[in-house]
Amino acid sequence: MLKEAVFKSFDNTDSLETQLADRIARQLQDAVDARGKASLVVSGGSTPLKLFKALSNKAIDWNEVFVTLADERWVDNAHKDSNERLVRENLLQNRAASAKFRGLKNMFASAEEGAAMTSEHLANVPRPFDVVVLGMGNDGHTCSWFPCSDDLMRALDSDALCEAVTPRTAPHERITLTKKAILNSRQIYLHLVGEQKLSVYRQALESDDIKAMPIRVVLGQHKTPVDVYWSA
Ligand SMILES: O=C(O)[C@H](O)[C@@H](O)[C@H](O)[C@H](O)COP(=O)(O)O
Repeated sequence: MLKEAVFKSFDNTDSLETQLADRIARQLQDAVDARGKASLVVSGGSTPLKLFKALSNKAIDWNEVFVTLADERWVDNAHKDSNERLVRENLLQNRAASAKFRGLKNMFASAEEGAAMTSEHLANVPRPFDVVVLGMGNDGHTCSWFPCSDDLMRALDSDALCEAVTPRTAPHERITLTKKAILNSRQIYLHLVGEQKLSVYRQALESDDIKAMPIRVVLGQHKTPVDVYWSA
């Protein structure tokens, strides 16, 4: 049984997004005030869309904030499944338009070939990351750490910032931040919406088998604070 993380429960997504956006904005501005710059790692998927919009209107020094992704599908940036497209269209808008975005996809034909260049491209993003926002799939994946995928352990054991992975259970070759990169953060948020995600989260707490549910890598460690924000 894993120790339960800080768990914040909301009646609706609007109040979750309002509070989480406030908290993230405050942490980013505090980081800029303390160190001159800040870093924010966000996830793709459908859950964070309204959070992105709320954050984009926050009055902070966005021009000192580096934004990158927890993972990316190796598709063209205009593709409907591109996380970069999602972030450009929803987060890097309004006041956040001046943030320094570092995408994970580059011109190489495959993530396998492009991963080393992506790691270099991320080198000047401030670390430890100030804020990381993760999602979770109903199979217990986070980032592109998919259960039982052939290259899961590479993403979890690597010393690099990112690794290429080819999920068997989801479309597209992907690039993902590694365990080492994600856990080198000041604050991780796990953003979950709906009853199904809640029951997957509870199931994740019941064992420490990371291959079956890689989200346990994040939930089962004590180095980096993890706050779960859940709404019905
Ligand atoms: O690009 C991705 O697919 C992600 O970064 C992934 O880890 C996501 O956070 C979960 O799959 C949850 O996705 P939903 O928010 O769509 O449920």
